[in-house]
Amino acid sequence: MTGGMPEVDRAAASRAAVAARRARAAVKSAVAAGERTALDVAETAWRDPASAESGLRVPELLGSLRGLGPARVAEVLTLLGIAPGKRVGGLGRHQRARLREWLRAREETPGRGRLVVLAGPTAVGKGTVAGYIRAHHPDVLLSVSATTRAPRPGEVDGVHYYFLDDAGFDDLIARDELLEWAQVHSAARYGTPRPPVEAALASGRSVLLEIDLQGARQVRAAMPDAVLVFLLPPSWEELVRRLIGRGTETPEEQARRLETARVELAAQDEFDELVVNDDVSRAAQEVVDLLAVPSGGARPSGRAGSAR
Ligand SMILES: Nc1ncnc2c1ncn2[C@@H]1O[C@H](COP(=O)(O)OP(=O)(O)OP(=O)(O)O)[C@@H](O)[C@H]1O
Ligand SMILES: Nc1nc2c(ncn2[C@@H]2O[C@H](COP(=O)(O)O)[C@@H](O)[C@H]2O)c(=O)[nH]1
Repeated sequence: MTGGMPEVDRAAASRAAVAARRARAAVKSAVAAGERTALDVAETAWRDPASAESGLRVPELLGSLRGLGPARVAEVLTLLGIAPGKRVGGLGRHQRARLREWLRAREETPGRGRLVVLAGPTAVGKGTVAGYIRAHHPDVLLSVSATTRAPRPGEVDGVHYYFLDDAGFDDLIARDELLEWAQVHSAARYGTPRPPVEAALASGRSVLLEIDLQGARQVRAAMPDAVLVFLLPPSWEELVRRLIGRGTETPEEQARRLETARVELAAQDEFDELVVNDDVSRAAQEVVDLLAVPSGGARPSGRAGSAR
C-alpha cells in the first residue's frame, strides 16, 4: 500500500480513469463525425453529472466543431466568459446559458451558406485551388475581387477581378460596398464587393474569398462565423520555385512578395484550418469540405489531411 490507498483500489481507480478518458474521446469523435451535436452533448452533461459528457473540457467540445481551430476556440471562451480548464459539467448557471445560446445560434442558421476565407503566402496556389473549386463546384460562389492592379495576360475583367482605377476603388469604399479591403504587397489595393457575398449567403449558397491576411482579419471581425483557412506550401523552397516559375512578376516584385510571405506564414496560427497545397485536387477537396453547410453545426471530419 502507498499514499494511504490500498493497491487494489489504486488499480481500480486507474482503470476507471482510462475508461473515462476513452468515453470522453468517443463523445468528441461523435461530435466531429456529425453523429451528435455539441448542444446535445452539453445538455446531456448538465442532466447527468456522472456522464462522460460532463467530464469533457469546454475547449475540447468546441474544438470538435467544424472550423473552430485553437485560436477561434480561445476567442469563443473569452466571449462566453469561460476559463479554458472548465469542464462542461462544471459550468455555472450563467455560463451554461451563454454556451447553450451560442451553440443554438450556431446550429440554427437554417438555409444560410457558409463563408470560407482562403489566404496564404504569395504563389502558394490560392488562385489555382480556388480556380479548381470554381470549375468543379459551381454551387460555391467564388467572390470576384476589385483591384487597382493591372490585368495580367489572359485575365478577364469581371471574371478574375474587377479592374478599377484609383477613383473607382475610392468610390466603392465611400459607398461602403466593400466587405474588406487592403493594400497588398505595398502595391495595389484589393477588396471584396459586399453585395454578392451577402446575397449568396442569405440564399444558402456558400462563398469562397481568396484574399490576403489583412483582409482575412477584417472578415473575421465583421463576420465571426467565417471559417479562415490558411494554405501552406510543402516547403519554402517550393514556394519560391512556384513564384519564379509563374513568371508574372519582376524580380523586384518577387522579392517584395516574398517579404510579405514571411509575415503571412508567421500568422498561420490565427487561422481555423491549415491545408497543405502539395496536390491541387486534394487541397481543393479539403476546402470544399469546409464549405459544406453542416447539419446541426457539427464537422464531418477532424483535421485529417490538414497540417495541424
Ligand atoms: N499543388 C501545386 N503543385 C505545383 N504547382 C502548383 C500547385 N498549386 C499551384 N501551383 C503553381 O504555383 C504557381 C502559383 O499559383 P497561384 O498563382 O495560384 O498562387 P497564388 O497563391 O494565387 O498567388 P498570389 O497570391 O501571388 O496571387 C502557379 O504557377 C501554379 O500553377
Ligand atoms: N484583402 C484582399 N486581398 C485580396 C483580394 N483579392 C486578392 N487578394 C490578394 O492579393 C494578393 C495578390 O494577388 P494577385 O492576383 O495580384 O497575385 C493575393 O494574396 C490575393 O489573395 C481581396 O479582395 N482582398
